[in-house]
Amino acid sequence: MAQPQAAAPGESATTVGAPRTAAEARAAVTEAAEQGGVAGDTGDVVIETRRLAKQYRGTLAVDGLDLRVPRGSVFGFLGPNGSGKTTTIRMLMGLIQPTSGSARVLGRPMPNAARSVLPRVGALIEGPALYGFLSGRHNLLRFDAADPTADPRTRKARVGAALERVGLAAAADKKARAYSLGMKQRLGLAAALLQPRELLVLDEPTNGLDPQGMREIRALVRELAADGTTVFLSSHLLDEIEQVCTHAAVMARGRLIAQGTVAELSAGSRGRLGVTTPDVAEAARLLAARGLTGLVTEEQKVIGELPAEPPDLAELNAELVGAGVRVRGFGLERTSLEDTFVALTGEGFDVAG
Ligand SMILES: Nc1ncnc2c1ncn2[C@@H]1O[C@H](COP(=O)(O)OP(=O)(O)OP(=O)(O)O)[C@@H](O)[C@H]1O
Repeated sequence: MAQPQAAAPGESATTVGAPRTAAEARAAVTEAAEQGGVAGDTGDVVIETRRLAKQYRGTLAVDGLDLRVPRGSVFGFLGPNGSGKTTTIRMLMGLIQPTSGSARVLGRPMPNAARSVLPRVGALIEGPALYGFLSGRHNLLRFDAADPTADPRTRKARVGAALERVGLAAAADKKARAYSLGMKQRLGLAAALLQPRELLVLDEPTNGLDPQGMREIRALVRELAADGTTVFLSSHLLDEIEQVCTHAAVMARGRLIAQGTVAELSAGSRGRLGVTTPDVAEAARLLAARGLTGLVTEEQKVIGELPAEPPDLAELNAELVGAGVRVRGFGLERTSLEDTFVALTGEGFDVAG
């Protein structure tokens, strides 16, 4: 987890990136034109990369990435394990040097501007680094004390507010080692939220959590986004991206294969409906009559692609039952984003990861 970092001398977190003189402003505009329209703080793109690449010995982990993350989005960085997500995030946060290409975060080049950019970014990468023997509250007090820009007089209040924010106020005085994985993740998020942030970068924030823990983190991400924070989150879970994100980029084997709004990415593929029943023939007949295509009939199941204007699924289910079909299971087999992924890569998506 990236800890709060000091702003460069003479720069405060709020003024970083803003041109101070007319000459600087002109330079910023020229630079922005060269960089595709990202002008310091005023840009509507918070992360932009140009042919970003990272080569490890023998492995091209990230291969020519052109990423654009709009301000105010909840941006899902989607890809199977090993597709290059963590490597990209580490380059964006200035933790490792790219082999080639460039990255700008909040309008500033990384890793060169890391000292001025990172205080404006909250990051949770590869799980929070916590002291198990300290309480949640004392962990946060330590994080806050490590930030030279944080006023010690308001520390307690800041920590209290962050604990409240992530729903850990009641458990604040328990030792962190007694926390569930979900609570640890929330404590990590609280640490990232000690200061107001323009951008939150979360690497697989729900990894390893049980369904309840996942729901809590997703709800928190939605709340933060509703407050205007841009959230960039990586995940190998398609349904997570569909549930939480407004935008997404899809990675496969180090390459970006698509990016855009989730609606755009899902368009053109409509998802598949599966009906589990012993009455497959009758079910298939009725589903065909309701516009489903590509029907595949198994011993106890019928699967078909929904039409562009899908019928109301509850009504369709009632209709099947009304026609005497013994429906034992009814639901979407895979998400439309998954269909898109399969269409783009010709590969299945390992949702279990
Ligand atoms: N430090 C490293 N040295 C050598 N190879 C690495 C290193 N870090 C990552 N890789 C390789 O780069 C590729 C991309 O890994 P990366 O961790 O970025 O993927 P990921 O999409 O984040 O997957 P995961 O969710 O499993 O972390 C993989 O083949 C991985 O083995």
